Amino acid sequence: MFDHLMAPPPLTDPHELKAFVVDEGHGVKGLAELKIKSLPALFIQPLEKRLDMSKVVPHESIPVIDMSNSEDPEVEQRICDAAENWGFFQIVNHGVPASVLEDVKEATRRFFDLRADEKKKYLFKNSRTKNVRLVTSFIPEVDKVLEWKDYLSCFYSESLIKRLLEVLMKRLGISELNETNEPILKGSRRINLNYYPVCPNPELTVGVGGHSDVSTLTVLLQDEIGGLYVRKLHSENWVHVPPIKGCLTINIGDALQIMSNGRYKSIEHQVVANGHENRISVPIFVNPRPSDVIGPLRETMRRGEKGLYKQVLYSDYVKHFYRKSHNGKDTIDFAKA
Ligand SMILES: O=C(O)CCC(=O)C(=O)O
Ligand SMILES: [Fe+2]
Repeated sequence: MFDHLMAPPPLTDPHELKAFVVDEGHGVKGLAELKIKSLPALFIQPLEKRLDMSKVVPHESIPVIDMSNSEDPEVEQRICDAAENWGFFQIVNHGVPASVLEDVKEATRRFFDLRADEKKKYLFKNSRTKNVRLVTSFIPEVDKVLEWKDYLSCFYSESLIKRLLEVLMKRLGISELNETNEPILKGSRRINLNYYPVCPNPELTVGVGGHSDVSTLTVLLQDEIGGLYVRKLHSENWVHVPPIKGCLTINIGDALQIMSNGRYKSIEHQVVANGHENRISVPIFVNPRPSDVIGPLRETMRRGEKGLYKQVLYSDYVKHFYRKSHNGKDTIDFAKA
């Protein structure tokens, strides 16, 4: 909540506004709570960065897979088909208790409900452990126009992730996770707590601009509000990922697209801003370790298949992602052979 003993923030000067939002712990949540009537120019995205609603295909949706019997070859087949054809799917009966998922969402709300001077302690410049950081937009130092989102990012750690990777590897001809391939697939994990406050002009901005994740896999928990859109493979159209109670959304990231030599798809996705409700989401990014060199896995190359990607140091790949604002699917060009 904005402390009324303090002077109100200047909404007209973009530098002071950015300082209020980005550097003082208020975030876009603090700005939204001032009940501003219109969106400051700092957040107004060029048309091509906003979601074109005429491109949303409302009758389509990503697969929902019941994991209650994850050993069933039919379930395995659905997971791999979804990874090849959609790059995105939701899972139910995944074994993570609903109460745990509710607790995570509640903890996210509690964190963002802290006062700005408390949250400020988690800004990168103040954070005692550099493993935790509070950020507004994506990379506020680089983004010319800010995205309408605050997030707390923490490195973390999962039998569910291991099982999904085992299934996906099997189709690529890798029969087991071992000491060599397991750390490359899932050696480092990061969890983000995302907060998207009510926005005065949601149609003028984005919560998260179009991008693909740099992860191997992402496991996403979202609340009941909705707003995540996924690009349909080989198309200009977008599909909404509806919130389903108890569901986790899984998506393939660039690292797995590269390691599977393009067989599994890291799909572009974006989040719209919302004019009526606050939204939270909690993605866990399962990643290679920064020191890993990734490229198409030998076993994944079918006979005579050409490698579409070169070997890249994963930390270089991630650095490349964080050097620029969200810009669709172009990060992966960095690894093209
Ligand atoms: O909020 C969401 O639903 C997705 C967020 C996202 O795509 C990301 O943090 O990479
Ligand atoms: Fe993402």
